[in-house]
Amino acid sequence: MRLDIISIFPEYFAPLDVSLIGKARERGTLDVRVHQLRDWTHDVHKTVDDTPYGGGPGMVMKPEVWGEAIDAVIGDGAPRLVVPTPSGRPFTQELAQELAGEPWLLFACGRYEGIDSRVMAEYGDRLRVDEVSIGDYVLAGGEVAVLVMVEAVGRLLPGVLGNAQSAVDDSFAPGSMRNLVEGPVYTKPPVWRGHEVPAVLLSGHHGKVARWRRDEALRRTVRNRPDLAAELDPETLDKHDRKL
Ligand SMILES: COC(=O)COc1cccc(COC(=O)c2cn[nH]c2)c1
Repeated sequence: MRLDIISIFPEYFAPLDVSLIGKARERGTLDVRVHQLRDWTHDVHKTVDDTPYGGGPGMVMKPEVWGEAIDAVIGDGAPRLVVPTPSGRPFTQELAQELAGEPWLLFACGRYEGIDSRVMAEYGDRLRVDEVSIGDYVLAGGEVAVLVMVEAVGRLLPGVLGNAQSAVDDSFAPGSMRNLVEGPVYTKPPVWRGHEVPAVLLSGHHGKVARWRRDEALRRTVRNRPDLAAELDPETLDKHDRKL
């Protein structure tokens, strides 16, 4: 997968040189290219923003600079354009899976009050454009949101996660974990400061372990995420609920 990021703070993406993503880049699974938006300005101050039409506080990012930057980065290619914004569609594990299937992603990091909307309109008929929110809060810019999405997507790419199985068991993963969060996890020692690991996990009985894990996932989902629990089909909920 090729991954381009355009930002006025390219240094935000230094973390992509380490850990899972760093290794994927070394292996060539991921080709990450970070671009400084100001490289496409033509004034001495490298201006990327201006006052908003219609008045109001803050500044808006200029369409000309973004247009030149995106044109330069994509050439005659057609990556999927992802723009983090508080007003976007929710970023979910499902969307992460979808993006992990794309050959080329281009992330545009907005700052200030946002990017002039004509930029998204301009590329809308040529590229798939997704305005995406990572949560209902406002950041100073899109960079941190891109780090979140790149990590969520990158770990789903083949060969990036040590054990492909763990992606299947992820919270929210499609299939058996859909609308469920994961339950508690344990490792050695069997007793720590008087806290014992649940006996079923030491039983070696895989069927019972699987059942216990599902019950715990459901218990935690009902407790922490009633919004997701409401989506569970009643049959699943009912079967487990009697134990909660
Ligand atoms: C069309 O999109 C834009 O103009 C994007 O502009 C901005 C402006 C300010 C901040 C951000 C960063 O995104 C978030 O704050 C965000 C994303 N998810 N949850 C919070 C982006």
